[in-house]
Amino acid sequence: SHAWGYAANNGPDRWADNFPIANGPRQSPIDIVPGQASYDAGLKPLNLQYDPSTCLEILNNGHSFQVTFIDDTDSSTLRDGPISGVYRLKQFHFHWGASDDKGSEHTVAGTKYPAELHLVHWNTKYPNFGDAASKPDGLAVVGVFLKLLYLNALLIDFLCFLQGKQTSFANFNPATLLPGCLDYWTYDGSLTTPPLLESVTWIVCKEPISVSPEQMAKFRSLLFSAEGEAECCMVDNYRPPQPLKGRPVRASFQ
Ligand SMILES: CC#CCNS(=O)(=O)c1cc(S(N)(=O)=O)ccc1C(=O)O
Ligand SMILES: [Zn+2]
Repeated sequence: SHAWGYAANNGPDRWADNFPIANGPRQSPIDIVPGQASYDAGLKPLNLQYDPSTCLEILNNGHSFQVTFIDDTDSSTLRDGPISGVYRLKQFHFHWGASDDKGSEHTVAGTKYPAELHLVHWNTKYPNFGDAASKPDGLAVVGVFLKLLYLNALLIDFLCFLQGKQTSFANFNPATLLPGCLDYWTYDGSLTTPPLLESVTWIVCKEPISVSPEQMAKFRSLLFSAEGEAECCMVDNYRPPQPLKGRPVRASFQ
């Protein structure tokens, strides 16, 4: 099976061995150069409606941890922005580094943030997520940078739960993780992990949310390894920026 990961022997530079699309025309993430993004007055504001009761579980899938949502109804959705139709929230997860100088997948004029949040949505014109993931307009992922500023009260419960210090994790409202200003850049891209499918409309928020050094330390204390395996801290689970290959990057703001 494709035991891909982020280590030297199975990391991003090796993914093309089993997933040749890794060298495709619309790969993600990218370096966003604000001066080269074109303002598009036709872009609508993001319309995110999340229902906390659809929060299902947190799981460590070996390369990140993700919070999954019940997606059999239109209760947690993304509309407007650069997309048409209704996309349903499937899961959110993070990417982060071993130190504060790296960790995000997208970069802004070469600047790396210590972490990046991804909220994954799928287009309800398709019957299910798996089908949507193979279509060019099947997925929409909202990316939010994390910046070391101050303690993010909304992440406390979340991280305590991840540390196994909490049992229940119901009714988490991911809208609380969004920045106050929802200005964004958007471009056509892909999943940033195998299978690297080129089915993602990326929507990257310009404004980061805050996180404290202690909270970053908690992310880094999570493990890639499973019970009984040699401990291996889950860090640096980010893919570096990929070639833009002529793609336009649009801005929803001037
Ligand atoms: C078929 C298929 C697929 C990908 N699933 S995902 O979209 O939830 C996803 C998306 C992303 S990302 N970084 O592209 O949003 C990362 C990881 C995952 C995951 O399975 O864990
Ligand atoms: Zn991601």
